[in-house]
Amino acid sequence: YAREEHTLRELRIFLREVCAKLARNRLFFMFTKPVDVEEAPDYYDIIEKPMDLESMMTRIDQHHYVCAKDFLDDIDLICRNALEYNPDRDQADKLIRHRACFLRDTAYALIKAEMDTDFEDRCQAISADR
Ligand SMILES: O=C(C1CCC1)N1C[C@@H]2C[C@H]3C[C@@H](O)[C@@H](O)[C@]2(C1)O3
Repeated sequence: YAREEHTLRELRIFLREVCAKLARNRLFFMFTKPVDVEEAPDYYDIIEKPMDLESMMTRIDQHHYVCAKDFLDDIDLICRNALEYNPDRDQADKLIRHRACFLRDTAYALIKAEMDTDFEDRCQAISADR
């Protein structure tokens, strides 16, 4: 229905703003683009479902996300991938893991602060209906 399409258009506008805000934060630079296989040759053997913020921006435009929970599932994926590929006790891995958790917590906090729960409920109802 037109009403549902209007709701989903509003969701996409909101998610683009959240995604852009995260990608602008210099603390999250390491999550903005796919991992460079030249830098980490085994990355795509170890990580089954790579994800990054630029790819998420593309997925918004492809109408991949029908509710904020779908978007946060991909944020969780970015975080999980980082924790799995960078598990060591050295400072570099520890920094990556800390930033990954900070990205996840920041995304959840942004959406909780900026999104009406009834709007998300309406989006999830559309999602269930499709
Ligand atoms: O996991 C990641 C990104 C950080 C969060 C996503 N990478 C895997 C490589 C290991 C480590 C050092 C560099 O080799 C650099 O290429 C990466 C990128 O960081």
